[in-house]
Amino acid sequence: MLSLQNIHVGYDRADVLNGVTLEVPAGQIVAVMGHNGAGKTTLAKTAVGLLTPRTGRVLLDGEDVTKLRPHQRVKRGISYVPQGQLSFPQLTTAENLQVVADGVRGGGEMVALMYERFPVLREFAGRKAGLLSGGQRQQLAIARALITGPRLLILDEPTEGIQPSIVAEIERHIVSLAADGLTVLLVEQHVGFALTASSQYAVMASGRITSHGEGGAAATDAVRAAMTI
Ligand SMILES: Nc1ncnc2c1ncn2[C@@H]1O[C@H](COP(=O)(O)OP(=O)(O)OP(=O)(O)O)[C@@H](O)[C@H]1O
Repeated sequence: MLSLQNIHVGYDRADVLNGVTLEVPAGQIVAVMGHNGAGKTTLAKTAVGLLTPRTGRVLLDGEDVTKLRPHQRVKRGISYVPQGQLSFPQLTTAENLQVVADGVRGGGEMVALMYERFPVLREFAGRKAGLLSGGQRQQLAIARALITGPRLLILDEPTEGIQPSIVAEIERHIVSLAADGLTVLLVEQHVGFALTASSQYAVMASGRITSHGEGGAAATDAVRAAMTI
């Protein structure tokens, strides 16, 4: 579904990604791991269209979307949950969902679906997002991204700052979304979580993919070894 081909991209003169190629097949969860500064977020931003590669191509279902702006990619079915459980802290959970739903055809129905999928959001619908726990705010951020009806969801470190007991809950949601047909690109530092959830993985270091293979717990040793290099 998503194909990143030989991507070279950076923020100023120097490239941060140095020839990254990654395939995200339809219906799968692909985890991209690596230490701080490896280039994971840069990869996600390039997939979403927040960064335009100096060379290389981004394909979505075979269509070259390299030059398309983020809102054009959203229309083609990509949605992005940036790092940090972003939402409007002064608005309630319900208002945060409604703000997105207002701009989407059938948005009201989507909000109802989100309350079904994430019961905690219904429970705290009237609470300001700034007062939610990290795990609740992450579910809100994912729900906001889902309201646009994406086919491909890109998640940047959904477990960051979330207590370990809640990580499994986030993982269940992601796996359940994929079981319902969503394709997921999961950027993650939490190796255990990323591998359990994913069908394929890639490890990045210094702007390159240094290791890749099938996901699942069996890949843990290979990933940990790749991450020590
Ligand atoms: N806005 C920016 N301007 C300039 N350089 C940046 C910018 N954002 C990131 N970088 C640099 O690009 C490199 C890769 O950063 P990136 O955020 O993609 O890594 P990451 O693997 O996502 O790390 P983390 O896990 O800490 O988020 C780093 O050296 C970082 O300093």
